[in-house]
Amino acid sequence: MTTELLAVRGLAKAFGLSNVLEDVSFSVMPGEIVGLLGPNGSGKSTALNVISGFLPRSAGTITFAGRDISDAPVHAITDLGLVRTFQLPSMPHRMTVREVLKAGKRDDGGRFAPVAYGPEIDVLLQEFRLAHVAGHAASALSGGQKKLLSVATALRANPKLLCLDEPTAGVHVSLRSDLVGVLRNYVAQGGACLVVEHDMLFIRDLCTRCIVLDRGNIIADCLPGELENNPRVVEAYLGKAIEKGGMAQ
Ligand SMILES: Nc1ncnc2c1ncn2[C@@H]1O[C@H](COP(=O)(O)OP(=O)(O)OP(=O)(O)O)[C@@H](O)[C@H]1O
Repeated sequence: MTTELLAVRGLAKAFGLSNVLEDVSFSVMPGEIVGLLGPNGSGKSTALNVISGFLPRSAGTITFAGRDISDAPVHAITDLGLVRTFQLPSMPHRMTVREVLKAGKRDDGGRFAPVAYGPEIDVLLQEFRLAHVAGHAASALSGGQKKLLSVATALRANPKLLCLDEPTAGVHVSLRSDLVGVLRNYVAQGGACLVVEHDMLFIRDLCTRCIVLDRGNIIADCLPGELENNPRVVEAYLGKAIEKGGMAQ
């Protein structure tokens, strides 16, 4: 029997009197690419923030790679192999794109180290169409390029679980199918992915399973192709029919 890579049980998060996550339970198995979907404000980023240790939980437990990480600090969670990106990545001024990628490396012990391991920098620069800006200050990239660099850097860390927060936002549509290919390749080599995203075409192409949040609760856990026939999902998206890519906000 395969063991869960990530297991979230009864997760709750409140900001003051506002219950943003109420009772959230789900798992990610090795080799899965799970989409975490839902309308704006449904709690997707908050869930990622709590799972990755950037916010404390109010209740519930989180287990990753067989370890209880419910109260673990970010660096310990990262060292276990759970690496995440952000909705609005910020990049350093005094590092080039190549240097940022170089710094993102983990060695076998799980510690970050600028050593050769996992995908090569030049391969990533090509795959993410960043080769022509490899020598530029990372802070000078466009918003979409920063997003791509953040995903490439996270991949370079060779994580067991890659958590992505809206990886296609700001990224040109022509690059989205490339991104699907890169992420599938990473998962085929032993990774797993949890991805918050609004672009339904991207989700359909990429994900093996989808979890839908609405007002802090899971309302669906199904195959991507089952979303548009799920009445609770359709209702959560303001009752609109889910057309091609139409569930995006
Ligand atoms: N630090 C915070 N303090 C107070 N409220 C917060 C905080 N962070 C998030 N929230 C609230 O939690 C709710 C869920 O926010 P969250 O960013 O998780 O939603 P989301 O599903 O990721 O939305 P979107 O798709 O728009 O990015 C929102 O109402 C938001 O205002």
